[in-house]
Amino acid sequence: MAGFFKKIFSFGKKEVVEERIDETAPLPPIKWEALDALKPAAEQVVPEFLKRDEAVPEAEVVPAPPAEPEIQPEPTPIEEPQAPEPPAPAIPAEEPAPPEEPDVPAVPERVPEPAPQEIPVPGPELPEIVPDEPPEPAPVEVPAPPIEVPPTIPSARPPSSEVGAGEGQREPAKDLAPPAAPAPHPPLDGEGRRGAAGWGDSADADHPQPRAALGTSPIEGEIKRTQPEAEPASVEPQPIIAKIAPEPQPVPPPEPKPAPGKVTVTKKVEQKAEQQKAPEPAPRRSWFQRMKDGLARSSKELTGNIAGVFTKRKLDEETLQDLEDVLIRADLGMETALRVTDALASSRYGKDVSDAEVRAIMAAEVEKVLTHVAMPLELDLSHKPHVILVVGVNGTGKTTTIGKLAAKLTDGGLSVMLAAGDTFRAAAIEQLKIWGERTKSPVIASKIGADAAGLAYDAFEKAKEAGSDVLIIDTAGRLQNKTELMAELEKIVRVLGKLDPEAPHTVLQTVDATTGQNALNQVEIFRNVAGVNGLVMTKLDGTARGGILVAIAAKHKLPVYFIGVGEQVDDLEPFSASEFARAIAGVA
Ligand SMILES: Nc1nc2c(ncn2[C@@H]2O[C@H](COP(=O)(O)OP(=O)(O)OP(=O)(O)O)[C@@H](O)[C@H]2O)c(=O)[nH]1
Repeated sequence: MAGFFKKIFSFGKKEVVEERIDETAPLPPIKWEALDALKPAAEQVVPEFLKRDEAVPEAEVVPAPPAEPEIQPEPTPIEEPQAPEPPAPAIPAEEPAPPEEPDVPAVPERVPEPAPQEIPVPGPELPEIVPDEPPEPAPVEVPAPPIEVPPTIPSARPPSSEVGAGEGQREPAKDLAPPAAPAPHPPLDGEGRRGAAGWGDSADADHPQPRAALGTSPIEGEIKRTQPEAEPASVEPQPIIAKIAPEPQPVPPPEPKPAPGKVTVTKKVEQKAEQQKAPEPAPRRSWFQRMKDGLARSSKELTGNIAGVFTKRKLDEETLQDLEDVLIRADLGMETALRVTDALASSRYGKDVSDAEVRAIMAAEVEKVLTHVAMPLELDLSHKPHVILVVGVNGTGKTTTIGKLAAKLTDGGLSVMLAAGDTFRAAAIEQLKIWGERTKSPVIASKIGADAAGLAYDAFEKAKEAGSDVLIIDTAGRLQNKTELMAELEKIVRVLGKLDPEAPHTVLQTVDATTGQNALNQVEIFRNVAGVNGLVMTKLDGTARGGILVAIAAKHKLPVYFIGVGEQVDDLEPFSASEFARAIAGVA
């Protein structure tokens, strides 16, 4: 009894305490009227509670409408232990105690505690709080989602102050309740409010059955996850809240995570089918346009300088000298520069001259210089094969030019064989093999460091045997050891002549336009050693020194068969004097 009074006192209800104190000996009957007066909403709650306990739990346990859980008042912390309660039928059997039953000490203590700190800790703390009650069943202690909720328990929720708006907002159990007030409490609607008001225990006194049953009986058999509304989990920390989440239907297997990329969000997230857009072929530019683009840098600098000379100026000696300097700096060469200034002076001296007029005259004079060298490559197919020896300084574009040329020939129906005569560089051999695969041309190669002349000879024989139309021989271009290089090239020419006195029938030199004036010397060297009889000007794209081609043409008067304006297979174009002249002069 003393303990009972103490509990009542701690419960904080002064009136009740006084009444109990008077009954020190036999317990007087409880004044229900007074108790009822203390619980304003008790009438509303009790009937529901009774229904739950008595009637068939099935119907009442049916999950409430979705909105119900939110509307319902938050349950007191005491309700948590109720979650594991045994099935409804067992409850009345276990709790035959009279309404006055003072054996329920935990109820008065916990109910009046509105503070979140007093909310009993779920699971493991229950045994300490209510030692006289049987230990909590395992499911209750495990906070994991699988914990089941007794169907008879309404969807009571803890006070809003104790429970966050969402599940994830719940505070940990340690903050919610001290270990001293976990007494089981029947899950009554609106109980949370009553508890806050201090009259929740009176309701329990009227209906002690559920209270006792909840605190003692196991609940495994009754708890169903499919009835989340009945769950008092709101009182519990996060794990319990997870139980409340309605999950009446089996969760379908999760959709496979979309692969990286775009997804479409409609009814669900769907992987957006990657539209394999076939790469649109770039519009084929005309040759002139491509050459013009390639010579843009050369042209831009040249025409800009010309415009700077002839801005509102009459043509006089000074302007002619300035123009001559501009043309020479553009690598056109002294000869071509003088041709242009002479032509301009003869027709426009003393007159106002625009830069456009100057550029037109320049284009005409440059074309005159180039016309003599702009020749198509002719192959004498009476030679089987027609042998083309390709020479030039390393890196000027020999191998690339061979590949481009082989493509043109094979596209034209000719059979081509390639010989990897640059036996000093493995990369050069491999590069030629790649071109051979692309053009379906057999490649004759040897070990690194093998004699280049011997390879050329073998290739020539094989080409003869194969009946190839054209044999193209790559060579090294090491100017570092000029003597050795020259000796090698001379030897190659010599051995080829053993099989055909006229071979090689064409000796092409690749000239890198970016080298500027050095190209003039390179042509001089290879012309003398290897008998160069034709040029391919490479890398005219992206250089401002394209004018060197004019200087080379004017000095050496060697045929220029092709110009290279890119690294792709079709970036090798026959040389056109007119187009080149107009392009470099900036004349449309
Ligand atoms: N932009 C541009 N690059 C080119 C052109 N011709 C060749 N090249 C590039 O120039 C580089 C050298 O070309 P190669 O064909 O290897 O020159 P090579 O004379 O055979 O050089 P070695 O094998 O060292 O003797 C490569 O990266 C080519 O792609 C061209 O017309 N324009």
